[in-house]
Amino acid sequence: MVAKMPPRLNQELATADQQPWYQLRLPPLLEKIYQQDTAAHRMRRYRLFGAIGIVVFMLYGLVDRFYLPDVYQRVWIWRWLWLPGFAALTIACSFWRPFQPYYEYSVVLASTAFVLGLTWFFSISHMPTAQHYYGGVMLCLVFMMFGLRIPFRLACLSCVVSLAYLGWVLCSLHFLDEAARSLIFILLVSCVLLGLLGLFQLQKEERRSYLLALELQRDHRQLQQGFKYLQQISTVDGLTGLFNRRYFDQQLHAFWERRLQQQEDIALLFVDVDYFKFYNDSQGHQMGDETLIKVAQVISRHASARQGCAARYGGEEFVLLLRGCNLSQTMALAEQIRSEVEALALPHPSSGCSTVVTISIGIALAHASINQQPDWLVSTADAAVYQAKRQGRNQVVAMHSCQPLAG
Ligand SMILES: Nc1nc2c(ncn2[C@@H]2O[C@H](COP(=O)(O)OP(=O)(O)OP(=O)(O)O)[C@@H](O)[C@H]2O)c(=O)[nH]1
Repeated sequence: MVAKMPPRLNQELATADQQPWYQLRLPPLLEKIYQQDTAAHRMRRYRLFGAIGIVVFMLYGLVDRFYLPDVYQRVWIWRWLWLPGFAALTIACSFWRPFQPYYEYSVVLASTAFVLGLTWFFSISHMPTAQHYYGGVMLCLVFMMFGLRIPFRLACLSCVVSLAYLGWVLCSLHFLDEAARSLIFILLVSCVLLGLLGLFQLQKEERRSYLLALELQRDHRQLQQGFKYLQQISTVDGLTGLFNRRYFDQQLHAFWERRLQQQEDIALLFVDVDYFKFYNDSQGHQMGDETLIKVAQVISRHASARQGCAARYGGEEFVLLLRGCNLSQTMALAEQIRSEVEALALPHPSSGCSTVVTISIGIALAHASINQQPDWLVSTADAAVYQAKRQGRNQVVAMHSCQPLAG
């Protein structure tokens, strides 16, 4: 099966259903892929059925002396050596890579040789018992079509050649009257026609199943992509690319649970852009968006480095959830984020605390032993950022139960 479906293949897949009933081959690219994908399977079938066919053919040699008493000494070498040898050689060659592209032709050649060989056996006999060999010919033809399942076009060619030779042989058999000859010939023609019809149906069905499998694979891939997209838009903020509030809430609970199990501290940084309303008013909303993206990039970088979870909490507010950090490490990180945003030097002429865009950060730290709900972390970090704003903005404040912590 194809790993990724090229657009042309997709188009051909859509039109393949509308092919006329008598057309066996699929559209070009589909047919090529079908042949490639089924080559190994067909090769295995030819080998297995070929080996079984050889054994059965040789087995019938045991009755040659009863039905072809006048010529069985002439035919045994063909029955036991040349024809089986040729077929066995064909099977052996299938393991030789350079020969593999032509392997199908050699299978057809070998199976046709069996039909022609059998016909020749009873053509050289003068015994009326030889007429029973037409049954063997029919068996060979059926085996070729339903056992080996050779390609339909090659099967047609092989049948035409076989029927022509059979017709010629039947006409020259002295021990058969016209009625018997006609009956045998009609039986063989019917066997060929019904066999070819069945073979056509079989190969059509094989292609149809393959198409269905391809369609299923395509639909499955589309569903997976759709699911991935839905998953993404339900967890990621469209503007900044950070996680959204919903995802953050889930992660907060997950971090909280793990904190209890692994007895590790967790910290929450609440980041708020200073005087952002004024920034929007003076620089415009579009610039406001770009600034939010740049601030988010700074936070995201630090989140990735510490395997934290960074999210956009709302408007111009961001959160960064960290685990395994103590207070001084968290304060240092928050200070680094604050100074990196300041260093972006994004002009903010209407800011009340600086000439560039700045942020205020509130920190809440939950010790592994704390007996609170996860929301406590958010409300405490929120209170800390409020404190930072009151103290003049563009700074970091850490809090615990509404009391600023010593850094
Ligand atoms: N450009 C842009 N602006 C947004 C977006 N989301 C929210 N805002 C704006 O962010 C501003 C937030 O204003 P406030 O809540 O008053 O906060 P502030 O002006 O930063 O004041 P302080 O937080 O006290 O410094 C509002 O003007 C919102 O319109 C957004 O996605 N893009």
